Amino acid sequence: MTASARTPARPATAASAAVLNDGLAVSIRDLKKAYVLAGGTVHALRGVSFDVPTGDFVSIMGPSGSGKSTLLNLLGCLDRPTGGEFYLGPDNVAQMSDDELADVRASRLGFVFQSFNLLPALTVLENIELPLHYSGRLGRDSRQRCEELADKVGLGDRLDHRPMQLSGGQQQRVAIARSLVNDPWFLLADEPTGNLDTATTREILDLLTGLNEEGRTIILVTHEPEVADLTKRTVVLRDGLVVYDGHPDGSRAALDASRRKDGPNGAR
Ligand SMILES: Nc1ncnc2c1ncn2[C@@H]1O[C@H](COP(=O)(O)OP(=O)(O)OP(=O)(O)O)[C@@H](O)[C@H]1O
Repeated sequence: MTASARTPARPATAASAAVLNDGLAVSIRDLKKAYVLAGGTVHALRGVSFDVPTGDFVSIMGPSGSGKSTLLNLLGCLDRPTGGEFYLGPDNVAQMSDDELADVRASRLGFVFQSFNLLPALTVLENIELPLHYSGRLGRDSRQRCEELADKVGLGDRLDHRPMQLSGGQQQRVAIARSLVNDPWFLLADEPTGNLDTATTREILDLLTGLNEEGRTIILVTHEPEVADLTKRTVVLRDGLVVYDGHPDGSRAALDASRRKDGPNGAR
């Protein structure tokens, strides 16, 4: 049974019909996340709303503590919101069980991390193949698909290498190929160039831009305006709220205002 079959249907309103029909990869409304601690409650997200149309390339920015990782964890179905709605295509993620969330993570989302997160004992090909094991989709044509993906990211001649035998940029290429193997609904990238030098950063961004041009939906978190500039749209968070959502060019003013409010380090 698919997650969508198990998830209670969205109420049949005109707005929901539009969401289902308008090709949105993600739709979030008034999304909230509060962490309850012994000393009090931290309101990390205080009502975040935005849509991500299929094919969009969105960067999420904001000062330290503004809620970026919290939002990424929710978008990645690694955690559940404490309020609001989160639709992934037609499915209300906020109402899914742990098993359903795991299904969604394994089969519908592609993850790219700052630290690559490859398994050191596995080869390039085996690392790319890994999500197919988790999603139960390993089949007769899997090897060919993984080889094609390795080729696509420029590592067709490194299939039997292990991560330690690759440069940082090459490792991130493997991670990007791995993120694509299940043909996910969208890619979530957490500071994907944070561990790379300038030239390699550019190569990885070119790769991501190329994937977006082919129609891949990408959402990435970054601290670097130069990275955000290559995306189509920037969402700036501050204090758990969206303070800017538009062309990356316009995000600088919102970020500067956040920094002024939050002090020299942007820390809260
Ligand atoms: N697991 C948690 N338990 C309690 N509070 C948390 C937890 N995770 C995050 N927070 C708090 O929620 C707020 C938002 O944190 P978050 O990590 O989402 O911000 P961020 O924008 O990703 O910051 P950074 O850029 O420093 O990584 C912060 O006040 C943080 O201390």
